[in-house]
Amino acid sequence: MNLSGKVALVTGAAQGLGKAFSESLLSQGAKVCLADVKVQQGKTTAAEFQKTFGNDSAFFEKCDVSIADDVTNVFKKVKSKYGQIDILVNNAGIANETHWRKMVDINLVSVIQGTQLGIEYMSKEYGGNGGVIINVSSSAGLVPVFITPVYCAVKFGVVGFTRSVAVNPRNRSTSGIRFCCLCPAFTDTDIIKFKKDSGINMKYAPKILKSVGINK
Ligand SMILES: NC(=O)C1=CN([C@@H]2O[C@H](COP(=O)(O)OP(=O)(O)OC[C@H]3O[C@@H](n4cnc5c(N)ncnc54)[C@H](O)[C@@H]3O)[C@@H](O)[C@H]2O)C=CC1
Ligand SMILES: CCCCCC(=O)CC\C=C/C=C/C=C/[C@@H](O)[C@@H](O)CCCC(=O)O
Repeated sequence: MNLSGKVALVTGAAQGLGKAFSESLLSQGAKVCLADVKVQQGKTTAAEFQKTFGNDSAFFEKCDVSIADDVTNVFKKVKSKYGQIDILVNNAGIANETHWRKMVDINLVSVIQGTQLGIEYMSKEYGGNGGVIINVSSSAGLVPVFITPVYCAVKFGVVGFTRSVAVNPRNRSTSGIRFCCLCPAFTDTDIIKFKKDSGINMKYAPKILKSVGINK
């Protein structure tokens, strides 16, 4: 696919799936804003991409998606630097059942805010070019996972929210935006390292991972 002339905003882009999505977009010609709360990792990733794809191809912006003003600011920054937004990937996420309110904010509330801002910036109705908004849920947004009930709940929420926005007749007819929800299965990134304070039952987590071929 040729994405030259297109501009993407990817949250949680410093590492893992967000980094991989960004690299794929860049390799197809898009410019990408890498938004993440991890400053050092984000800067390192941006420098790596600038070296490969050109200095103006990517930039890092610090953004904690659980802080509403940070999310608003990152949209403004992308618009002022690249002039438009065509592709939005609401990807940032954590798996932590202990700090579950924070997880709800990061994994669900920020996806809702990001999608609403995406519509504001991208909809043809408001002077944008249309495009695509991709919300990253999980296979755990489709099936129950007893070791992570809150993670499961928010990922089900991302599926329900995205599907509802996508079938809104107004969005379908006039926005020019496609709304997609990704539900990846286990992928070997930091999120499945299950830190000690994550509240995820370590007795079962490795067994579930092993059952899908990941040996941790
Ligand atoms: N790895 C897996 O097995 C699967 C992951 N997912 C989802 O994919 C998305 C990406 O996760 P991974 O790349 O796997 O994990 P990861 O832990 O490698 O990456 C998550 C990224 O999100 C960032 N992030 C966390 N909190 C943030 C915040 N408050 N503000 C901004 N950025 C923040 C992190 O700094 C990190 O760069 C998440 O939404 C996750 O739930 C979905 C299904 C499977
Ligand atoms: C568990 C949360 C980790 C965060 C990363 C993810 O989003 C990955 C979750 C993706 C899919 C999870 C599926 C879990 C299924 C289990 O409940 C269980 O059904 C798997 C057991 C398989 C078996 O017994 O053979």
